[in-house]
Amino acid sequence: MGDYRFFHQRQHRRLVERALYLDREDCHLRHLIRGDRRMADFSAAGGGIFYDYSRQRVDEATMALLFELAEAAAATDRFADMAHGKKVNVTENRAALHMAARSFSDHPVRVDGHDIKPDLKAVRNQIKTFCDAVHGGEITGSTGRSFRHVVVVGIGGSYLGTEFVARALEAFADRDVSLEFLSNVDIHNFASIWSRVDAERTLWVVISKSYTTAETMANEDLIRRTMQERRLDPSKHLVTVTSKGSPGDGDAGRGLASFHMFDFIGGRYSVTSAVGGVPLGLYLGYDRFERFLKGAEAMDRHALEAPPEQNLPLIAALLTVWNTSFLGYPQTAIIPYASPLSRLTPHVQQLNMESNGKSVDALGRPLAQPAGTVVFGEPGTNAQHSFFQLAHQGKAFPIDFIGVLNPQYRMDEGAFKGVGHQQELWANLLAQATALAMGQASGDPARSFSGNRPSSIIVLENLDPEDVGRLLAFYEARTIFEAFIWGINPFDQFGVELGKVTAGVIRGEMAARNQNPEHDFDAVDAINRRYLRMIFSGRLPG
Ligand SMILES: O=P(O)(O)OC[C@H]1O[C@H](O)[C@H](O)[C@@H](O)[C@@H]1O
Repeated sequence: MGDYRFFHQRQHRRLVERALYLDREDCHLRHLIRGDRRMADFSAAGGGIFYDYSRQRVDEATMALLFELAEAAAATDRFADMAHGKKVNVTENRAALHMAARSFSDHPVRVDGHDIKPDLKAVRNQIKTFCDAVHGGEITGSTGRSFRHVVVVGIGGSYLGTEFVARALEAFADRDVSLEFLSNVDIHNFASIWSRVDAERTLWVVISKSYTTAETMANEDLIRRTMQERRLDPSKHLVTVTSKGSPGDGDAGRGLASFHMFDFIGGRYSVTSAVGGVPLGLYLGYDRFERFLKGAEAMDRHALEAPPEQNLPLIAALLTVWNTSFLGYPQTAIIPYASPLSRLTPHVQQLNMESNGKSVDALGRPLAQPAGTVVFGEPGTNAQHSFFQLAHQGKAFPIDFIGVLNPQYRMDEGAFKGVGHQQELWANLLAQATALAMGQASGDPARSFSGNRPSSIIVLENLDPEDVGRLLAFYEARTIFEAFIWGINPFDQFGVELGKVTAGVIRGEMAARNQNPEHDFDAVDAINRRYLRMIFSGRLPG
């Protein structure tokens, strides 16, 4: 194993000095972005995406230092190690091979001597055959009627990526199949879906790598009971996507089929595996799912092969580290000017924050400061009319703007104020990035804008299945590069465990009270005891 030290001392010291230097008034963005070459020098294209970072608070010397940092951290070597099956998830002794799930080459990738590529291909073929049979009406529900509704039952990585892609590609959903997501254990989630679907024509796709996740198990149980009450055989209305050997594996009476996901693909990196494949294949058609995979594969190749100075996810990762650890911005926003991308941010929230929200390096040594950044966002222009006041005049945060050149729908937009809708959208995107960077002086303090607020623009040519795959793989690779530069392991998530264990104690107290009305919640602290009394009485105290 290599050296996972957080921030190689020499680069670290020089970057701290550089950050102080860039705080000077003559390094304000309004000066940095002056000049015809700024955009040419601070942008790159690759993997089918254009990435413009000309409005980030960097100059050439800073970028040179950042590339040195990436080299000192051996970020690209570690990325290649990951692609070749090395067990980069050091705390769990696992490989991280989500990229193999969308690799169409015959090049073998071995884990413990076993080539995993044929296993992944076999699952893709199984998905294709199943989707074709559902669309062709050969596989039906228990009353013989074809499926019209697909409901994903899963949470976290077994849900968010698929929801992002499904919403992004809704314009392509022509298979007469609706797609819903039952993630939360909140009864409102189930009840509202149940009220919308025709149970006889509904296929539940239960997705859980572990098949022990409390929310998913509770929902699966509720589905089985509710379907039985409707005199429908649940096993004819359900498939599972899960790990080999999990409690949900095998079609032994549990459902129509089981599709495997593998322990070398983490939940938040799993949308290009069967996790996304089964629901997206049913919703969009398998061919479109494969186009999405090919877009992701193109970005993977770019991330693996492009030199650092041209490597989009690596540059973006260096800018995250720069903004977070040197300029001190604790948050970052993602603002897509394309409403089909409205669920990108929730997906990247899990992908990035669950991967990189860490306080120790990959060898367990405390970091000088916690890693990770708070990700939030909404589509533009909606975001402008909600929280952009703070972006312009409150606490500054870096922004990824995302623009699409050709929208999914072509229609006569007319010309309101001389422009069509798509042009109006772009006018707003460009205006926001400009205003945030430049600012504006005013004699009235309430009306003055300090500017110097960094942003990048990611441009997609279209919003086809391939483009969505590219964007997904860009954010995955960026997240992993960030982690390798910070020296952390992005593939474990022990931070989510304590809450689950604590919920188990509280659940136990509730179950005890359900059994025995005299039980008074002795196993919990005084605050939680008061809440439990409130919940069981249904009344506010006092
Ligand atoms: O797929 P599952 O085993 O049901 O896990 C679902 C999710 O739950 C956990 O709490 C993890 O934090 C996530 O990384 C995971 O994606």
